[in-house]
Amino acid sequence: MNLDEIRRIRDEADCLADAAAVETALERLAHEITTAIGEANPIVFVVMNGGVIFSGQLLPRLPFPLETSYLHATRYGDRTRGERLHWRAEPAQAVAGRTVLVLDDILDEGHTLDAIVRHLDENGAARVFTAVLVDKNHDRKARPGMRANFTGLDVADRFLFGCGMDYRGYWRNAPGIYAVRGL
Ligand SMILES: O=P(O)(O)OC[C@H]1O[C@H](OP(=O)(O)OP(=O)(O)O)[C@H](O)[C@@H]1O
Ligand SMILES: Nc1nc2[nH]cnc2c(=O)[nH]1
Repeated sequence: MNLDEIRRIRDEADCLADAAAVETALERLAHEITTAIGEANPIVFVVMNGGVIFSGQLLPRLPFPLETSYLHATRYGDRTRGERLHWRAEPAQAVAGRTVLVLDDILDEGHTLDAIVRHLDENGAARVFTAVLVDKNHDRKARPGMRANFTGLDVADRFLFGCGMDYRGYWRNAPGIYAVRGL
């Protein structure tokens, strides 16, 4: 990978939400989630890799007992278009009868979250809630009008990086939501 190109992508990107806007969204999400499932003894699944930054920032804001785990389903890899979903790690923790919260960075077309929710339902979860940091505005959702139960920010239909989202494997660490110039 050409690091000059990677640096140029960051320098030329459009900032759609800065770190302060992300913090504000996280505070609101934490409040909404606490109200909804604060008494439910949930198990929280982080969707690797993209969900890791979002989860790392959100979980310490949730002031109630919860268990954490992870799963890995991917359909983009290093590409900017989604393909068939691959399970790299199915949930290892039993979910039967449990309230489950799934945390991911983005709901784009929604195929990833749809498959994850289906998998958890099939394994007997009592209730499955989803939370995403960003939802992309377009009409290509897996189901018309599809939304997560909790959404941090609604953003333009661009190719995004930052806060867990990568550009060719890089810039998950960028502290806001950025759109690649021209994409
Ligand atoms: O709503 P969709 O169109 O299905 O896309 C959303 C998914 O795409 C990204 O994952 P990716 O496949 O890039 O895997 P990664 O997080 O491991 O990079 C992101 O983290 C979501 O999980
Ligand atoms: N990095 C990144 N991953 C995605 N997965 C689905 N949409 C996106 C996006 O805009 N950026």
